[in-house]
Amino acid sequence: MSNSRVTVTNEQLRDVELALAGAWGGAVTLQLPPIGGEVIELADGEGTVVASLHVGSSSPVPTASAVREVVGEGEAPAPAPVHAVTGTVRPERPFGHRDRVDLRVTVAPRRADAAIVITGDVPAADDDLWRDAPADAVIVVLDRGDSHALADALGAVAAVGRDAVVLPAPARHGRDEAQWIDAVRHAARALVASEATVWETPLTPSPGRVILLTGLSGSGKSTIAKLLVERLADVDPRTVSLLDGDEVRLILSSGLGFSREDRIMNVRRIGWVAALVAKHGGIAVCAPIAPYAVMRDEMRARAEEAGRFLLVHISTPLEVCEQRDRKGLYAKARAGEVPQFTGISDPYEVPSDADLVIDASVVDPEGAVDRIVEVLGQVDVRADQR
Ligand SMILES: Nc1ncnc2c1ncn2[C@@H]1O[C@H](COP(=O)(O)OS(=O)(=O)O)[C@@H](OP(=O)(O)O)[C@H]1O
Ligand SMILES: Nc1ncnc2c1ncn2[C@@H]1O[C@H](COP(=O)(O)OP(=O)(O)O)[C@@H](O)[C@H]1O
Repeated sequence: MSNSRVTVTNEQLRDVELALAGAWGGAVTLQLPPIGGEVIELADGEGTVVASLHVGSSSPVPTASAVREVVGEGEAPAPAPVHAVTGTVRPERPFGHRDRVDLRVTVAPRRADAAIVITGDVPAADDDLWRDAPADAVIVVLDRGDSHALADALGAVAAVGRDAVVLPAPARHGRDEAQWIDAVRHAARALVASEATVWETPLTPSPGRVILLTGLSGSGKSTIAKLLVERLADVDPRTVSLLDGDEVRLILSSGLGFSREDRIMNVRRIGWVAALVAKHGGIAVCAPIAPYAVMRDEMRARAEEAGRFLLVHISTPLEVCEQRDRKGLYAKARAGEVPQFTGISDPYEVPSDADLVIDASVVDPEGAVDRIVEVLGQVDVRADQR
């Protein structure tokens, strides 16, 4: 029997790594597509099979709909069904590069009598927390896949004159806050010390942002996106990059058409680049139609690994877009000359999870940019207070 194979996220890989090192009795629960089979090969993002999962149980996970209504004909792709699969893991090959392998407890195990796990920022040397910390406790910092943040944390521990070890951060996805803290404590006790104290410190959020302007052709996405980029360059210290639908299709997505698969690939590429921009602390403004909820969900998931995601629905009604018909494409679509045209012969799924909805038939471009900048400011304030 041939094994099934899935590519797991970096976050899931950290859970696998913890289990392989001996946490949770060597078992993990992963949310995976329902592929079946008793043994599932787990591949990293580069396609290397790093572990196999010996399935013990599997049950479907309900998915929420992010669609309010559908404009236009045709069927959009349904979200991929997901199963929570639990089983034991076996190593197949060493994991790829890991930061500070010498300090990583899953690679270079070291047991101490006591450990202090710091979940967020490492407190400054003069913080009261350090005064009461047992002198022999080893300090555990979490690796969330951000090399800079890890280097900063290790530097801060060294500045206090303490020994540090690195524990992969358990996955957040699929766990609430209490479950996540439990997972952190469990992993530290299994892999570092039987006495593990957890310091729940606030975490300086990544400043990166991905802003997706989604809406019908002619709704005003490009006009608003260009103005937004100009405005942000004036008022925001972060770098701003524009990934506009038309321009992207000329280069990044050249050769792709407008079938479901091609649109999904187009928006996937945009989301990938945007997440990279956000990972390095910048703002990415994206303006594709992005008509299906599944592609927006995927972009959100990628963006939120790197920073925050802002979904702006430019909700200009179809009648207005069609009246504008800047490129004459609506007329051609009505005449059947352009197949699968969004809003006419291909669906636009109206988002139910937008942070902001702007009808550009009643709000002028400057007013739209005012609203987006305002909401972005609120997001930044909320993130700073976390
Ligand atoms: N069949 C069909 N459906 C929709 N749009 C079409 C189609 N064929 C060509 N065009 C032109 O391509 C632009 C949309 O490309 P996007 O990359 O934004 O679309 S998608 O997100 O991949 O669905 C869109 O440009 P905008 O008007 O800037 O949105 C259209 O002018
Ligand atoms: N309030 C508005 N916001 C954005 N565009 C507007 C607005 N009012 C009129 N327009 C016009 O509508 C058209 C929108 O085109 P565009 O920005 O290319 O949309 P999209 O990128 O969504 O296809 C432009 O010709 C623009 O000048």
